[in-house]
Amino acid sequence: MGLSQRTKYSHISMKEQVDPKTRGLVHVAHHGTQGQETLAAGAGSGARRTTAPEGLRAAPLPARPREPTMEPTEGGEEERLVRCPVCLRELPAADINPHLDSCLHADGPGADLPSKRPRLAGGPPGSQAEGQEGEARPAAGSPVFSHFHKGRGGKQRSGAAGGSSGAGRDKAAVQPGHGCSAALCGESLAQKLEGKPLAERLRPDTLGDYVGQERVLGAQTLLRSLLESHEIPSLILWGPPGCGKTTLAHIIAKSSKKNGTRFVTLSATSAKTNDVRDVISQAQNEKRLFKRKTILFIDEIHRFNKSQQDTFLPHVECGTVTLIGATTENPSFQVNAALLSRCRVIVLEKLSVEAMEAILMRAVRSLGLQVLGQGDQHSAPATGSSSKSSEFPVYIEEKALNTLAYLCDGDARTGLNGLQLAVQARVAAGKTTPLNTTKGGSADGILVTEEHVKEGLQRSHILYDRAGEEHYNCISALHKSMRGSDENASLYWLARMLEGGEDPLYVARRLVRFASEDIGLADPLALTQAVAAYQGCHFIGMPECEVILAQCVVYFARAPKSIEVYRAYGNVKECLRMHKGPLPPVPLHLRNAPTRLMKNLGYGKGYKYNPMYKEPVQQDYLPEELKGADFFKEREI
Ligand SMILES: Nc1ncnc2c1ncn2[C@@H]1O[C@H](COP(=O)(O)OP(=O)(O)OP(=O)(O)O)[C@@H](O)[C@H]1O
Ligand SMILES: [Zn+2]
Repeated sequence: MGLSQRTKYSHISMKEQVDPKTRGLVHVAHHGTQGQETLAAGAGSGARRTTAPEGLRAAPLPARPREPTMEPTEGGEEERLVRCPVCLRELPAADINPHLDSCLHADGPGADLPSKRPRLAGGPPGSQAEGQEGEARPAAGSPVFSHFHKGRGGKQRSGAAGGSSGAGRDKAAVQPGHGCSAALCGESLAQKLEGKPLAERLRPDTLGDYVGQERVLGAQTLLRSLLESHEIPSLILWGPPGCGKTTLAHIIAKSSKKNGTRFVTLSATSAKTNDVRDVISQAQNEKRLFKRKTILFIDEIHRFNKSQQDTFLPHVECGTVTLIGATTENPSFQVNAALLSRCRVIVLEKLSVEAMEAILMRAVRSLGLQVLGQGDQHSAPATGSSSKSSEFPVYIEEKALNTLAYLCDGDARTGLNGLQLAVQARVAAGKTTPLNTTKGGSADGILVTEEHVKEGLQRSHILYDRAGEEHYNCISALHKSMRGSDENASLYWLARMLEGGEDPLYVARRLVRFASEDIGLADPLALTQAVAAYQGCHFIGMPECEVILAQCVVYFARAPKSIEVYRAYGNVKECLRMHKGPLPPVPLHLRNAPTRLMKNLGYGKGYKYNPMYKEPVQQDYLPEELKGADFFKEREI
């Protein structure tokens, strides 16, 4: 996702992942750990505001001491540096043999996928990014939520392929410690909630835990059989934020490691052309010397410009690298056509409500929370906080989970982050509530309700893709609502765009157009309003300018409408388009005659200067052949 396109997150730069002279990450890979904390850092930029709590922000990259490339020795063999043919790292000649052994059996530099920082809002890239990817937005007004409650339901079928995360909410199965994901096993709730974002910790490792997307990954699908046979073609994974693109790449990485394939990742947001060249030349070495294949994962591939994409082309073509690109943007526009034709495009869908429920239930189990059904009673939370809140069990309303699954709009990261935030906040507050469950038990516990979950979600469910289709859909909906004089709908679509991080000037420009196209001479002041709104937005920017746009939008929704001029002008253009042969000359009497020659040619002859006449002047202004034409007559535009 995007979004100056989205600066959603900034992965560690390729230099740090694969720079042969930097050994830290290779070390991490050798020891089989994910190294994701260290991978998730990056320099912040353009911070505006955020709702991301401290705990959910990625830790800054710890300063890693660089190992010297030359050991301080007394001389001899060790002083000579040689370059490893696999990882291109320079090291003392005496070390090359043991190094080669380990290098060959390692997953390779940068083998692990970069971790992502939590995205608390599915908003457009770069819009209101905190640090490099905060994207958090201000708190939502509750009316927005109420709209989302109507008509729940999802098209997609749910369920994990492996059955470990069914959508059912079997309360009996939800016992602390049960179904605990390995990533979280053996930790206290407080530990589980701290540190790495839940979404990151619960990222599935196997297709069995990968929920939904049956259309492309179901039992009989081509992709699944290719994955099972470890025959990975070059792929472009296209889908909305948080639907599992990176996760799928991660799963492919895991499974392809088994047959020795290297997996290298690059983020198009931070990688430089040199990084790409490094990866390619390493891949060539691997292939030539050790017949090892390389899969190159490029996140946000649409962020590479077309010529950068061209760099891969020959290497994808000749099989040096297998490319897996992830993008939230329609690849037909954003990905180089030649590259596209060499990749299989996999369209991932927004996760359905049921799939989201399955993902959330897995998280609930991992956290050891207990689900409170509709029939279970609870009284108001006791006031005063308990200092030993960590000793109480944590309950979450079933309704809260439904709501969360619904509101996160198919974005699993938003859903999991929302859950984490809500639980974290409740545990921190430490307020307990007396509970009576349908099973007859009564106990004190910490309760997470629907309201808490909504707070946790903030506005993160407002999905808005500033560069993509949503951008055009929403502006079209705004235009049509104003045209239909529906001030409520007009304000709603305006808010959808602005809250989603739309550029206010883009909206303002559309208002200027609307003022003439749809209001026109019915209220000529509308144009002044629009231009003033544009300038106002230009002066003060978001968020202060939102009310300027709101005022203008409501003015326009309420204004009388006239397309008289718009239509007439359309008719004139049509007339010009339909004209056969040379266009008629400008009538001589309408021509100016600044020179004697022109006067002699008859220019301006017979022209009646209107102010000289008391009575209305009879005079033709149109060319002869159009005499009497009326463009203001209603016609199809
Ligand atoms: N299909 C899925 N099954 C289970 N968990 C999922 C699925 N999709 C996403 N998740 C969860 O959501 C988190 C974010 O997903 P992921 O990073 O794969 O999204 P993405 O499609 O790459 O999004 P983006 O476009 O924002 O990069 C994962 O860490 C994982 O916990
Ligand atoms: Zn090496």
